[in-house]
Parts: sequence; C-alpha cells; structure tokens
Amino acid sequence: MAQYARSPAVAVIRLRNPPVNTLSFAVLQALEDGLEKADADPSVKAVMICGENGKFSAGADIRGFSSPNRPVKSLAALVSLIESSKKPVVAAIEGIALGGGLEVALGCHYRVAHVKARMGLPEVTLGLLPGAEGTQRLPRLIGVPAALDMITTGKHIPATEALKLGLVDEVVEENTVEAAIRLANKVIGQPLGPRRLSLKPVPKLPDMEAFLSQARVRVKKQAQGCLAPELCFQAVRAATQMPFADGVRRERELFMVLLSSGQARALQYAFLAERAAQKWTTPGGASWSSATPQPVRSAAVIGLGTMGRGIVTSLVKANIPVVALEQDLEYLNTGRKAVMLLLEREAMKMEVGAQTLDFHNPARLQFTVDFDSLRDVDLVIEAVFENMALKKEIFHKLSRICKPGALLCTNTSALNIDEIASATSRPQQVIGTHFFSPAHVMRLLEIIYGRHTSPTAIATAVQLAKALKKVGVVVGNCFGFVGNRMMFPYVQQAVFLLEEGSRPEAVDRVLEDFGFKIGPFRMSDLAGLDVGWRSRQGQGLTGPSVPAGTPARQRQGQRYSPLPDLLCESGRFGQKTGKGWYQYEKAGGRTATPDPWLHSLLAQYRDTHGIEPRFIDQEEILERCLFSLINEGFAILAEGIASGPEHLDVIYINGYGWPKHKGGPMFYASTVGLPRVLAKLHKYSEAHPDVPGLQPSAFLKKLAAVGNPPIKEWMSYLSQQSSRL
Ligand SMILES: CC/C=C/CC(=O)SCCNC(=O)CCNC(=O)[C@H](O)C(C)(C)COP(=O)(O)OP(=O)(O)OC[C@H]1O[C@@H](n2cnc3c(N)ncnc32)[C@H](O)[C@@H]1OP(=O)(O)O
Repeated sequence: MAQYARSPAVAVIRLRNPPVNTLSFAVLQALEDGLEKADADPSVKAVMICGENGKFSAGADIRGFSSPNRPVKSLAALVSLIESSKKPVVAAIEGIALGGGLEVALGCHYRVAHVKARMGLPEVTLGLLPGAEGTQRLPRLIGVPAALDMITTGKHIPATEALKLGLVDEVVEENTVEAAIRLANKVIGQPLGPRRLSLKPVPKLPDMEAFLSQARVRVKKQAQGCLAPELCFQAVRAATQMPFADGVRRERELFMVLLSSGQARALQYAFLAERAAQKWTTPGGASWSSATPQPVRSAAVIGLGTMGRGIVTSLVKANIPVVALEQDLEYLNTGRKAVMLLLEREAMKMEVGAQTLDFHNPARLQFTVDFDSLRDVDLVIEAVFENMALKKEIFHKLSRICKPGALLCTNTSALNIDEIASATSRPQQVIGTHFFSPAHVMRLLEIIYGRHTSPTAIATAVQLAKALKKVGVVVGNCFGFVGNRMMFPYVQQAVFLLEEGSRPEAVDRVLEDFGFKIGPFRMSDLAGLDVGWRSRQGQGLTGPSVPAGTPARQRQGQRYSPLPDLLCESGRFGQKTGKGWYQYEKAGGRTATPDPWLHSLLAQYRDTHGIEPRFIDQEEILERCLFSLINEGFAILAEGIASGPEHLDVIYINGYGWPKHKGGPMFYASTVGLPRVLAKLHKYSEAHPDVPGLQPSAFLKKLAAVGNPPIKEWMSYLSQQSSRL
C-alpha cells in the first residue's frame, strides 16, 4: 500500500493503491509507518513521497465516504505528522494530486511537480470541503484569492499555473522522482520552520473584508443551491480570522456538516454513476469489457445547421480532421462562416500555452458539397433535420460511398435507428449519436444501438465521446430514446397544469427552485415550439390528418392538450419569434417576461372547454412533473433500454440540466422513497385516469413492494423475462 526504499540518504515512500492511489486506511497506515521508520533511522536525512504508476494520489476513496467501514485514521493527523517531521519531506507530484492527495503534499516541506501534473481540491464537487486542513494551509501558501478560487470551484490546475501561484517549488519535464530526490538532498540541514505552512501567516490583502464580502456574493451565485461552496468559503474565511489551530477546528465542524448532508451523498453518487455508465452492456451480451473500438482518425459531418456546426467544432477541438458537407454552396457558405466563428471563439477561450486549434488548414477542416469526399473517412455523423425520408436517402448514399469499415452515425433525438439502418447494406455499422445543443458545449452524448449495431460500433462511439470530452451513455432504441422519452410525460404534465389553472411562470418557478437550470416552458421556448409541433404532426396528433370529430382534448382515448399547437398556429415558436409561452424583447431575445396575451388565451381556453380553474400548489406541480418523468424511467429500465438507473441519472445531469446535487431523477426517487413515489402516482392517476404517464409502472410497483431497496440493487429485481430485448 506504500513502498519504503532508500536513495541512499533519502527515504522514498511510494503510495500504492491502483488505479489512482486513493488514500485508503492501509495507505495511510503504511505512510505513517514509513515516516516513523525514516524518523528512527539516523542514516536517513530526508524523505520523499511519490505515487505509484505516475500518479501522486486522487485523494480519499469516494466509495468509502458512505461505507459503514469508513477509515477511522485521520488524514489531517497524518498531514500534521508529515509537516512536523524533523527531516525535510519533499512531494514528487506526477499525474494528479487531488483532494486529500494535495493535502498530503501541502503537509510536505517542498513540492516538485511534473509539467503534465494537475492539482486541485475537488471536494466541493463531491459536496464536501478539504477536511484535512487544506482550507487552512492553502491560503497561507498561495494567498486568499487563489486559494478561495481553487477550493470553492474544485478546479484542477496545471503544474505551470501551480508554479506561478507558488503551490509548487519546481516543475520538471523529465523524471520527477529523481528531481525530488535531488531537491531533498539539497535541502538537508536547512531550517524547516519557514517551510511549515501551519506556522505561516495568511498573506494580507489591502482590504480583506471587502474582498471576502464580494467573493461571498460570487460564490453564492455560482453555487445554484449547492451548500458546499458556501461552507468552503466559510472555512477559508476562518483562515483569515483565526490562528491555525482554531481554523482547523472550524474546518472540522463545517466538514462534519457537509459529510452528513444529502447533497454530499447525491454528488458522490453522481461521480460514481458517471463511471458506472461507462461500463455499458446490451441485453444481447455485448459489453465494454469485450468490445474493441476502431480508431477514428478522420470524420465527416453532414449538415451544417445548429447541431452540425457544434459537432464540427467539437471534432476540431478533439484534433480529429473533419470533412463538413452541405447540400449546396449557399448552405455551405453560411455553415462555414458559422463554424469559423465558433472555432475562433473556442480558440480565444483556450489556455495560453495549450495546443492551438488548427482549423485554417484544409487538411484538418474541409468544407464541401461533394459526397465523394466522404470516401475515406473513418466515421460520418449525419446531422440533417429530423426527417426520416431524408435521413434514409443519405444513409443509402453513405453505404454506397463510404469505405467498408466506416462507422455511420445519425444525430437524431427520437427517430428509429433500425429504420435508418435499413437503408444501408451495413446496418451493423449504423448507430445513433444524439448530441445536445450547443453540441460543442453540452457534455452528454446519448449513444443508441439498433437491432444490428455491432459491439465494435458501440465501442467506437463510446471512444469518440471520450475523445470529444463528453460523457457517452449507451442506450437502446425506442421513441425518444432515454432522455426525451422521460421528458415527454414531464412536459405533458406541465401543459396539463396550465389547462387546470396554473401559469407557465408558476410551473417554471417551482422546477427552477427545485434546481433545474430552466423550467419546462422556458426550455420549450428556447428549443423552439415548432420542433414538437412538427413531430406531433408527423405522429398524426395534430394537423389535417386528425380525423374529423376527434375531441379537441383527446387522442386515442387519452388526454391530449392542444395548447402547444394553438401557440404554433398563432406563429408563436418561442424565443426565435419573440413569443411563445412568454414574450421576449425581440425575435431572438432571451429575456422571458410573463405575457398577458397568453394569460387571456388560457382563460378563454378553459372557458371554451368548460374547465373550472383551480389553485395548484407547489407540491402538486413538482410531484406531477417529476414523478411522471421518474415513472417513465422505471418503464425504460424494465424494457432493457438502459442497463441501470445510473445511466438515466447521468443523462439527466449532463443533458437536461437536472441539479447534480440532487443526484439525478432515479437517485432522487430513492431519496424520496419508492413507496411514497408510488403512493403519489396512485393518487394522481386516480384523479387523471386518462393520463397513462401517471399510471405507476410495474417495475416501480415491484420495487416499492420490497420497501425502498438501495438503488444499486434495483436491477437485481428485474427478471430476465421482463426484458424487452
Ligand atoms: C478528510 C478526508 C477528506 C478527503 C477529501 C478527498 O480527498 S475527496 C476525493 C477528492 N478527489 C477527487 O475528487 C478525485 C476524483 N477523481 C477524478 O477526478 C478522476 O477519477 C481522476 C483521478 C482525475 C482520473 O480520471 P480518469 O478519467 O483518468 O479516470 P476515471 O475517472 O475513470 O477514474 C479511474 C478509476 O478510479 C476511480 N477513482 C478515481 N478517483 C477516485 C477516488 N477519489 N475515490 C475512489 N475511486 C476513484 C474511478 O472511479 C475509476 O474507477 P472505476 O472502477 O473504473 O470506475
């Protein structure tokens, strides 16, 4: 767990706990034993601490926080022990020094980092604060503004920045361990007092109080309902107001508050869920462990609308050469200008000294209207608008033109992958890649396999997501896949609530207070109401294909609301037309204001349909919207469309603005309690028997009958026979 060696006057302690040298109880014990051994050996004059496999340490074991067998050994005590050593201790930081890992390095008297190393205190992203005296040592080392920034955002900083801040003493391009041993030998005999951070004063600012009060406002604003950033702030402020020992006590109190919080549990679950979702499996038995991806050395994007532009930008940023194709020169030129603008903006955002974006080189980015240019690419992403006939025509062409091994991806948010694949002679290479807008910003990539998609194709799409720095989540093929399928009943409830007496701004406020970045009506206005309108027309739910005599508020025996159709028929498509569920300052404007026109439309609508408006409280708004979404999630799991609740949660956090500190919809359901979710769905479905989305799914009923089993056990309650595939 930690290896002890000599070199010859320097004791070398190597942290060893693959893959990222987390600080388990055994690691901490071995580190302590190593320090004691070095202290007791008169021939040892200095100590060097490094990590196995080119990584210093990723800090405490996140899986251990919720475990009843949480290590009792105090990391803080060990950091103090390192600092109080009478022999100089040097940290050799390779790869990563994060969280408790960086706190160990802060206890050392000197720090040497490899140029590619990254350092940070990401505890805040796990709902915690650096609880091993990091909030007290870091401000003493690099000053309050920089420490506050690192601790309240959790960002990882590169070694070069760490050097500028004074966080490390030396940055090396070659062997870090050797450089650290050299430094250790050099400093033998030098006084250690000035190197002990607990003894240093916090550097003064001209007006610390003013700085802190402005910083607090900023931290609160960025926190968006999350508790940890505020408590991180309080811990750093304590460092400016108290002696070290009192600051440590305050840090400990604040840490304990966070450790037992629901937010910390949710954020730690979200971290692990993201890793779990990378381990994909399909009901057919394909899995991440056996499938091998194909290399993607070049790609093509078809269609340079909003989605295509973002996808091209993402590929260029990932250093993958791209051919961008449009149907004619006019569209091509418009698309080219837009892509160049996006890339220029991205280039400006890049760190000084980082690799530059090579987008002016035609070998890296080529614009064309010639399909033949796609002949040699390894992967094509079709991103034309949602029209099955058009997509099939394109895929037919691709299967004739592209080289045999090329992966054929379709960017669709709902269309049937199997039907698209049927237009090709190689359905095993066809896969859905559902990007989220803006595609160069949003982290989620929903990866949809069809009936014939090969494991290699899935593995290649997952690998592509990684290359694009996105979270790829593999799901099965059904209408709306996972994300949009769960979204339909949520938005449907929101509209039904308007029919019954609520207003868009009331519904949005409740869901935004819950933590969503934007509520369902502001979201629809942003996405464009015409998108759903076209889809409903295609499904025969509205428009001329609806049989005469169909009741306005019913389709196929189920409740239907024509309200969104009425808005579209009045030319209200949302932000782009300056009017939708809200009014905006102009077409394309972004400031939503409640619209009296809409309020009177709602009043008239209720009159026409004989609906007696009623006051709808926050609880009903929240429960009907969220529980119908969650209910659909259970149906998706039962059908084998996703292989676990973590997948659904990762999709919602990264693609739909679900508040991460609430862990995702399925985790949230587990915290509310499945019997309670079920009871509420029963109540609402009795009141609205014509709404199938409120009728509890069989899987939810099965789980609730057991009580409230832990989320990681849910899938074990699904019998093989109930899987759809
Ligand atoms: C009082 C004590 C308080 C202590 C506070 C702390 O130290 S809290 C922990 C702070 N550390 C972090 O938040 C680091 C979290 N990890 C990461 O950011 C990344 O994993 C990484 C270290 C930058 C590596 O990223 P990469 O993309 O290369 O790999 P993965 O993310 O897939 O990770 C590889 C496997 O390692 C597991 N893992 C990583 N960090 C931890 C951790 N701190 N605890 C437990 N496990 C960790 C990760 O889950 C992966 O494992 P799999 O089995 O493959 O899922």
